[in-house]
Amino acid sequence: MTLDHMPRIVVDDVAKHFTLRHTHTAKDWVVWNLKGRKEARSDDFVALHDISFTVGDGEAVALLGLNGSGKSTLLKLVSGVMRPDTGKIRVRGNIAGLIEVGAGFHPDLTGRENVYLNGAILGMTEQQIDEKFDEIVAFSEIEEFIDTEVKFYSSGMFLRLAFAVAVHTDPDVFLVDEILAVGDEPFQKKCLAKIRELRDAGKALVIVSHDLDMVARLCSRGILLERGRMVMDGPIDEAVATMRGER
Ligand SMILES: Nc1ncnc2c1ncn2[C@@H]1O[C@H](COP(=O)(O)OP(=O)(O)OP(=O)(O)O)[C@@H](O)[C@H]1O
Repeated sequence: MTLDHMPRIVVDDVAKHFTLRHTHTAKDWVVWNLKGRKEARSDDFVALHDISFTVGDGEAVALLGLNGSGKSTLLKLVSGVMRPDTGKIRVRGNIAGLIEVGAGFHPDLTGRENVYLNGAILGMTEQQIDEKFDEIVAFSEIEEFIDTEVKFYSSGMFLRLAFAVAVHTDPDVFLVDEILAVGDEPFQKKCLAKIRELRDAGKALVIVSHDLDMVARLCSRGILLERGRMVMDGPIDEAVATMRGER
């Protein structure tokens, strides 16, 4: 297989667990000691198991599922901010996107300084950021506030700048977690148009959203998670219908 035909994203038999530590009072602690420390003081919680799928160039895949089903955890594993306990994740090329808005922003720096900081985190050189700077700011439509410290930004302004930087990094893989919700409607439309543009340019997209109408329009494929297990990987219409309980 030539590199061009290899999947962009490979998720191979991945599992992730978390340790849930319970809060205990001093009395609980004494009782626990008196009882001979038999009960576990933390629970092992399996957030994802047996997850395998691939995503190719030009594919837009929606991760669907009820609250707590593991969508955001899976997206974080794909992005590399978290590592799986078992299994493998391989992503070729540059990754960008919006997973935790503002995660790469420093509150005491201005919008302008944060564009440089965030661009660098996403792998751009200073010269590349210089070249794209005006376009990024124009896309965000927050020119007036670009020299204001971002701690004074509203959540929508944060989103605008973070999205603008992310889409201007020329990513091969674009990941989006339920974030467009804080943008106003005109900006959401603009973001969706930009995401479509990336898809049509052959980028691989993975989108987490509860907005089934939006993902039905944007994605071709849906992966449905239920309590950390993949229960479906198929055409988006079927995945959305299953989510809606129509089949
Ligand atoms: N860092 C963590 N430590 C402990 N548990 C976690 C952690 N991150 C996620 N979880 C747990 O893993 C499960 C899956 O969470 P996740 O955020 O991936 O779900 P989700 O499908 O994105 O949910 P939602 O639709 O509500 O955003 C949840 O039960 C959550 O409490």
